[in-house]
Order: sequence, then structure tokens, then C-alpha cells
Amino acid sequence: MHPSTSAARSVGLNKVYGAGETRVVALDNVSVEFRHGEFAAIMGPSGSGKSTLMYCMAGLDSVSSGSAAIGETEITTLKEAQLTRLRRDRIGFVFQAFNLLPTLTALENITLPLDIAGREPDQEWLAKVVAAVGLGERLEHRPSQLSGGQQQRVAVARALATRPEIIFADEPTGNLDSRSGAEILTFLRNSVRELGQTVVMVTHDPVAAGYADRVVFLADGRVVDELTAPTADAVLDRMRRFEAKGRTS
Ligand SMILES: Nc1ncnc2c1ncn2[C@@H]1O[C@H](COP(=O)(O)OP(=O)(O)OP(=O)(O)O)[C@@H](O)[C@H]1O
Repeated sequence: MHPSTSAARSVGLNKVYGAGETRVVALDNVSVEFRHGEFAAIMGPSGSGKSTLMYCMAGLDSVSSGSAAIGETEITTLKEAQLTRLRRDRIGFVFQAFNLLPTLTALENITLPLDIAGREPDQEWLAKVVAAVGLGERLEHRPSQLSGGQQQRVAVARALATRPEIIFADEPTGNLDSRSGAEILTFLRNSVRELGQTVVMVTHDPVAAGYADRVVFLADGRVVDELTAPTADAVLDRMRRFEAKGRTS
């Protein structure tokens, strides 16, 4: 889509929570770039700053200093209303909890962001997304009539419906068994490969990270490494090294 530009970028990003005794440096000078058409994973031990990085880069949380951009738009200086619009129009989100509306059907949940934005759906695109979700007749079912994996597929389709510049997914397989998790990861993988989407996913799981094109590793709020074309084994091996280092330092 935009091969030469980045989909999201941070430069020298810092995020500090609290003050005095309770001060926590969640992000320490993080510079990272996610390219258009890339499926990237963010990994690291618990508390390393993965969710904070995602939230700051997606304009869901404020930064303490440094810069964060979506495409060419610097987001740290935007006013709340502008940020809301940017999130609505340019970003898709998938969370660990599926966050579907219980009174709407699966299909209505998928098209909800378009309705909220008052946008006419791109019918061709929507048809592709709906076909990719693979729910068939269950599209008319309500979330409570769907399995966890099916509900999360609806949530991914909802994120795709507006054809956002980038999708941020926070532990999208965290609530799923391994088979449903694999379906979601394949769906995300295909949305990048076949539909040209850009996905950044926070995960704990080396198997999930193995679906990505690239893994960025965080430790203590810093980017400490990255791996291109990762396998689950290579990711696990890297994680073990950081954890061993953490114990000795
Ligand atoms: N709202 C908050 N107030 C104070 N400290 C916070 C807040 N949110 C996060 N932190 C702290 O910032 C650090 C990074 O947290 P973050 O949730 O980004 O880590 P994570 O790598 O996503 O962890 P996990 O894998 O356990 O979800 C942690 O030390 C955490 O305790």
C-alpha cells in the first residue's frame, strides 16, 4: 500500500507512571517502527512494557516524552477529539476480551464501526472480510451463541471492516484454547498476506509470535532485540536468554 513509509513509529518514547516512591518507568527511550503490510509481534516478560507501548503508539494513553506517529501524523500533540477521530478512522483494535455487543448479531458487530463513523461500507472489501471470518450462517447469531474462537474472529473482522491503516491486537489469543488461538492467528496472518493489512500484536506466547514476520523484544521498558521470520523455538530461546540475564543482573 505505502511500501516506503512506516505505519507506526516511535522515537525516544518515555512513559512514567506515578511519582516518588511509586514511580515506574514503563517505557525507557523506545524507538521502534512498524511497516505497512507487516505482521509484527511485541514480546517480553510480564511488566516489560508491551501493553504500555501499544497503548501509547495507538493513542490510547498519553506519553511522558518522545514522539509517536501513525503514518505521517504525530499523535502526541493531538487534542483528545482529534485522537478519537484518528483512532476511529485509521486504527483497528482487538483485545483479549472480545468486547462484542451482546444484543447485536455477529454481522452487525462487524459493521458497527462503520455505522458509528457514518461511513458507507466498501462492499467489496466487506464481502472479503466477511468471507475470511468463515462463519457462514452463524453471522446471524448473537455472540453468546458463538464459541470464544468464533467471537474473536468476529472481533478481528470488526477491526478489519473499516480497512484501517494498522490493527493493534493486545493478547488476542489470551482467552482462547490453542486450536481457537491458531485460527485467530491464521486469520490475522491472512489479513496481512492476502488483504495487505498491517498488524501489531502484543503476546506472551512464542507460538503466537511465530506467526509474525518480525518480533520486537522488550525488557524493562526497553527494546532489547528483534527477530525476523521467527519460529516459535527461536522466540522461546530468545526469551529464555533475557529471563536468564534478568536473574543475574
Ligand atoms: N496505570 C498504571 N499505573 C502505574 N503503573 C502502571 C500502570 N500501567 C502499567 N504500569 C506499570 O508499568 C510497567 C509496564 O506495564 P505493562 O502492562 O505495559 O507491561 P506488560 O509487558 O504489558 O505486562 P503483562 O505481560 O504482564 O501484561 C509495569 O511495571 C506496570 O506495573
